Amino acid sequence: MTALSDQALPDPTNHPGAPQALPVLSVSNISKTFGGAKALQNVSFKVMPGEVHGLLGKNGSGKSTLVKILAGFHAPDEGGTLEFNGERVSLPLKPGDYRRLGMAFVHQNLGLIPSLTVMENLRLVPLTTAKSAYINWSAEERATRQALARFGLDIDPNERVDRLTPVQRALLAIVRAFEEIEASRAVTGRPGLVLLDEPTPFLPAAGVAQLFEMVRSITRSGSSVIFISHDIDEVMEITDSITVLRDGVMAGELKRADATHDTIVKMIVGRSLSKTDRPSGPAISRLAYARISGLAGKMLQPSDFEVGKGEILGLTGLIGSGYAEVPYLVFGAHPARSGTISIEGRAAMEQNALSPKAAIDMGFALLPGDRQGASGVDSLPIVDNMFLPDVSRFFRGGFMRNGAMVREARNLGTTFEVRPNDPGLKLSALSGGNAQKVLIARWMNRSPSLLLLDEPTQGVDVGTRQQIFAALRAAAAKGMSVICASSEAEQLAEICDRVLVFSKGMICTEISGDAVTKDGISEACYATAAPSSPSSFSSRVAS
Ligand SMILES: Nc1ncnc2c1ncn2[C@@H]1O[C@H](COP(=O)(O)OP(=O)(O)OP(=O)(O)O)[C@@H](O)[C@H]1O
Repeated sequence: MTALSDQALPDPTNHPGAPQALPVLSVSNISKTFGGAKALQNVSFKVMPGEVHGLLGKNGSGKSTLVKILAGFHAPDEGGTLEFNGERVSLPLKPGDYRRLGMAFVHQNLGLIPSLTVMENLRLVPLTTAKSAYINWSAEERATRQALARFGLDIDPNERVDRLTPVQRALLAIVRAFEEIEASRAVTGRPGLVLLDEPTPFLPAAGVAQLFEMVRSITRSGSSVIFISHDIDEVMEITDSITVLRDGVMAGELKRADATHDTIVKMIVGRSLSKTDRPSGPAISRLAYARISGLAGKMLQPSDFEVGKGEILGLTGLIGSGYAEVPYLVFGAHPARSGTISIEGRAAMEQNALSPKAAIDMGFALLPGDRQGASGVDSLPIVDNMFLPDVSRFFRGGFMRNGAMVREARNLGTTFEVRPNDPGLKLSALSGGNAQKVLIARWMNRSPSLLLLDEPTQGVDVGTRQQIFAALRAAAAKGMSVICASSEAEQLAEICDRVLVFSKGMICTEISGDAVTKDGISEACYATAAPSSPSSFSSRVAS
């Protein structure tokens, strides 16, 4: 399907096995200091032609900083060197230098312009840098079709990007990156480098497989790929060699063939990890905390379910199956088409009568998946982000007790291992995973009675995930109920007592007790058959 056709392949003069194997990228002693804090210290590694190189590390270990240095966004400290295909490149790179060298970036937000067409997105750079003011649209469409066909992608060049599926968008971003490195290769005759910065968190398994097939096509052409991910299984599957950073320094380098899941985790975290203890055995009987009836949203069809007191209930399914809406509908953040909610047996109230403020007053908390938009305020300090919902409790006698607020923020930062643990820093100065820890700390600190989570550990490293899971389990053991919407079967299997699998807007399977396993959840997601009588499916706690 997505293999590059042979005629489309450039001559891979530097392919492994070819006589000279000059690294595509070689960085030596790269350091970066932010206001006295060392984000990178003497980092050195090489990426060989035709290889997929994993760049791994805990949150805040310096991966994005390194990528931003290669993109010319950050200037590194004095003393480091960078070579691209043997050419010594002077640092800092000027903005846009990366394009001339043959590097292209796919960031997590993909960097596509949703209101433009596939063709306009793909041809934006050639069009905006062309000398002629005249645009030959039929030639542009031909070039777009060729680029898509090279990877066997059946996407209409004239379709707007906001109408594509998430998987198509991710694949399009990779096609564009490949086109960019090929444009530079046409001039230099040398292989290029595509940097993929966590491209997979929201892709369903089939989408990840398609993306990996494209990655393999790129390396078969002799160019290389740097792959950044927190998903160790994916790293094991796609990479050839691995560089691990820890707190800004090199923690080690590995050939993937010599690595195991555990050796990689140990190198990232600095110790072996034990799995969170999910209670084994049959489902536990619980009293219902919330009983939700007939809840319907944009995709979600009228659905009934309950969450027990102290229960962690997982919701999952393929993209577009409706499960992801549930936390927002229950919190009153998105309007429900219908539905009622009853708490601890009290009279049911219309779900639409519940505003987020009323939900907070009832003891609900919502951690949205979009941490940069709906969740945190990048321009505010960590301390403000931690206490935004209940800042009033620090007012006493007409004064704001700033000292107490900062002290409590620092204690919370210690508990959730926020690095650097400086409450005065703006949220934007934290790495993605550390920003997520701040927002989780914010809600856990309020001891909500119902915690609603959407993709809670997106971008969070393996070590910190364990801490978050342990904190969730401890809070659940004290009676907090949790509804966790997630596309990650492994995460759900590790923390949930029960998992509801959605398909076509309806709950189609319920998994509980010992049946809650990664494979069991994944299989249920793909067994997409809708329930024969969907309206009669109702999920109850085990009581
Ligand atoms: N603009 C900035 N100002 C101050 N400090 C920064 C800035 N950007 C990054 N840092 C700091 O540099 C360190 C490395 O951050 P970086 O974003 O590179 O980590 P990362 O490995 O990409 O993490 P994650 O996996 O969470 O995305 C962190 O301590 C972070 O707080």
